[in-house]
Amino acid sequence: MARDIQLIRILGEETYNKITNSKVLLVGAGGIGCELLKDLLLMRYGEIHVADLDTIDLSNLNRQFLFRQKDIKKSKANTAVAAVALFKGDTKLEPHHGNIMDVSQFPLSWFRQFDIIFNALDNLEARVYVNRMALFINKPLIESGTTGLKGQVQPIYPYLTECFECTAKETPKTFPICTIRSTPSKPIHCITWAKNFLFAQLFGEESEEELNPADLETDDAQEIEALLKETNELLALKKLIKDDSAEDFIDSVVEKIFVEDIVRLSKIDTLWKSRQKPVPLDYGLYSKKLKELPPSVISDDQKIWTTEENLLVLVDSLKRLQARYKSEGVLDFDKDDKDTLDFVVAAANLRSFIFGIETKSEFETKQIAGNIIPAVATTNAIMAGFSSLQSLNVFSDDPVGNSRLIYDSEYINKFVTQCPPLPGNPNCKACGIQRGIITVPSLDIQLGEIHKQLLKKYGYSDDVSIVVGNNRLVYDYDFEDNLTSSLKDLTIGDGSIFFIGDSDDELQDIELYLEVAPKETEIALTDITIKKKPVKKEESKAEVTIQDGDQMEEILDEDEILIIDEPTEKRPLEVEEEIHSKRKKSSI
Ligand SMILES: Nc1ncnc2c1ncn2[C@@H]1O[C@H](COP(=O)(O)OP(=O)(O)OP(=O)(O)O)[C@@H](O)[C@H]1O
Ligand SMILES: [Zn+2]
Repeated sequence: MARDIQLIRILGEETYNKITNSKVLLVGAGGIGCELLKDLLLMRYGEIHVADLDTIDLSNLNRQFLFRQKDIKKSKANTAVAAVALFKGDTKLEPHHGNIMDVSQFPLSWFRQFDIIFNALDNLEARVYVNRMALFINKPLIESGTTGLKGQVQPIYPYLTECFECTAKETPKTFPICTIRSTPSKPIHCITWAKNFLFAQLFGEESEEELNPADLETDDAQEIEALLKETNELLALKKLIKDDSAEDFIDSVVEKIFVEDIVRLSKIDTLWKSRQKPVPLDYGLYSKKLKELPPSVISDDQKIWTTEENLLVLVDSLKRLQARYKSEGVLDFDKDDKDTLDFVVAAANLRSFIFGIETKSEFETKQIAGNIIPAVATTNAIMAGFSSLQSLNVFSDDPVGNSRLIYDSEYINKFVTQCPPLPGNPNCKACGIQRGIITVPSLDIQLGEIHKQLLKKYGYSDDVSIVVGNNRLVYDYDFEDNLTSSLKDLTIGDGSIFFIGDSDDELQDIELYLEVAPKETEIALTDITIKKKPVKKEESKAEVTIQDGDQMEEILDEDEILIIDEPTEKRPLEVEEEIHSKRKKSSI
């Protein structure tokens, strides 16, 4: 094909052949994923598997260009693969509709078939999961992500470069509870209150725990008393949801939340010395006007609603939510669930009105409540392009040496910057320890068998601890009860993760993935070298620790290695920028 002649000219015959013989996995067929699928196809990858758990939504169509109006509600993975059929050439394509973290659909053995994994995901949990899978099977992972105009591509070569978890990721901003519960001053405070407190208390799971006054983050005895009373009354209200008529329920909620609680708060003088006192809602006055309002206001998401309109939406959404709660039980807030969104918008706006804060349209509140930064199609396209280009290095003589982390930003003259991948963080909980696989013939194997093999193969002493999944201790020196139980009886299944720790601290900790392979006759453990002291865990991978200011400049200029000595903390922006500007010498 004419196109391939061009490609061969650019890539060279050898690389081209390697690409056409490679099988890759693309996780996520959303904004970046659609772009990346097109890029990988045009690069002529031999086989591409596309996994995505979601179906197409109207809001995806502006940037996920493989989808059309007629595809709404269809599987993203299946539709994306069908959409590229016309230009797929000889590439074999396989869609998978499912959650990449579902072990039964995607066991580790399934991941092993791929030469490269591409992440085009939108959440930390799935990214961390795929990162771990890549570490277990030691395959390159090209990670990418965008937020508005910002984006990054990170090629990860397990144990040779930083992995996805080597640096802490930014977590959503939180606010002190007393700001949210007593003294809001910004729209976001009221939105957070409506979504995380009021909605969760009324329609969410009932909490077993008593509210601890220390959690309220205030020393004011009067405020603590008011907030405790507020919570207890809300719990009493929640109990009535199922029995009360809609009218009674709505009246009780509005009276309590927007009148009584506010009256109580406004009486705590210490809170209002330098702040404007809240004014309780005149429910009687506004409720009289409700009948005169056109119900169509509920669907106008661009308009800033008046107080009466907010009350109308609140009353209407409470009705809908109460009916749903009666039939479905516990409800979760979802920005795309109109009933829950209406409630949060109206409740937040009424609270804002009471506290003299600016109110927001439903459209704006949706962005804030859903932590949405509008996606930019161009950023996705650029990052997908870099992600596919970075994958070319896998076929080079020096994949790590040739790889680059790519960032783009809004900074003038720094639209796109690059730097070599950094070495792994020795304290990283993902790649700072060794990983392997335990293959067992069946789940009827006793835990004792695995314990025996561990000691034999890796040289641990009896003083070893075995923890499964999240902190479930199944064996240690003083706890041998489970050794004669089968994995099945211990509810340990395919895909369970074993954490093996040496209680004497003589040997490194390791993590092993349990794989059931019925054909095997014996328990098999991956060959991994478990280093002994005096190589301290921290020293085993670190080469340099330091740096700030001039020292960093020197190091960066010399050999471009940087290891931060506080690895669990996010790198400060200035340092991040410093690295990038130093390395910008070769910026694109
Ligand atoms: N655990 C997972 N398994 C498989 N696919 C996943 C998983 N988590 C997220 N995804 C997919 O990753 C893709 C990320 O794409 P993108 O960031 O464009 O998000 P989106 O959900 O399409 O858009 P938006 O969040 O803006 O509505 C989505 O299609 C999503 O379904
Ligand atoms: Zn790591």
